[in-house]
Amino acid sequence: MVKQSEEQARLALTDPLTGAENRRGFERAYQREWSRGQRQYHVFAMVLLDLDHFKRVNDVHGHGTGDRVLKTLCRTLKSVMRPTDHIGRLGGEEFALLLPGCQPDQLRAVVERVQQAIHAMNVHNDLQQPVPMTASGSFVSITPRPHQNLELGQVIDHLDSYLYQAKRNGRDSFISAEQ
Ligand SMILES: Nc1nc2c(ncn2[C@@H]2O[C@H](COP(=O)(O)OP(=O)(O)OP(=O)(O)O)[C@@H](O)[C@H]2O)c(=O)[nH]1
Repeated sequence: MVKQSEEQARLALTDPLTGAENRRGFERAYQREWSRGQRQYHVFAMVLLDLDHFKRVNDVHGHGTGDRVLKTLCRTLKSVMRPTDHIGRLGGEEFALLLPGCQPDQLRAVVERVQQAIHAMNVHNDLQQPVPMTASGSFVSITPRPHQNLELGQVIDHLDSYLYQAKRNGRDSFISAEQ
C-alpha cells in the first residue's frame, strides 16, 4: 500500500513519455537545491535546451519518430550527466537541466559534452533512415545567497532570452547567460 502511493507520487512528478521530471517534479528539485544552496553556499548550474527544427521531424518523419527522438534525448542526457543531476521536460521539446555542485569553470565543458552527445544520437525513422538532431540552449551558474529568493520561473525566463538568441544565431549552439 505504501509502495503503491510512493509510486503514484513519483508518477505525478514524471513525464510519461521520456521519464524526465515534469515541470512540477523539476520545480521541486529546484526548490530543494535552492534551499540547500542557501544553507551551504552551494553552487549549482542550470541549462535550458531546445531541440532544433523538431516540428520538421514530426512533419517529415511522423510523430512516432518525434517521440523516439525525445526518448533518446533523455536517455542520452542521462548517460552524460551525473546520477544526482536533474532533467526536466518543461514543454514539448524544451528541457532544463539542474546540475548540483557544478562549478562555474566546468560548466562550459559539461554543456559541450551534452551538445556532442546530441550530435551522436542514433535515431532512425520508420524507414531506418538516420534522423540527425541538434539543439540550442543557454546556461548559467547560480550561487544562492541568504535572504535572496530566485524563482525557477525567473531563471527560465532569463535563460530563455539567451536560448532565443542561440536560435536566431543559426541554432546548434549554447550561449552563456552569465551577466
Ligand atoms: N512527437 C512529439 N512532438 C511533440 C511533442 N510535444 C511537442 N511536440 C512538437 O514539437 C514541435 C515544436 O515546434 P516548434 O516550437 O515550432 O519548434 P521547432 O520546430 O523545434 O523550431 P525551433 O525551436 O525554432 O528550432 C511541434 O510540432 C509540437 O507538435 C511530443 O511529445 N511528441
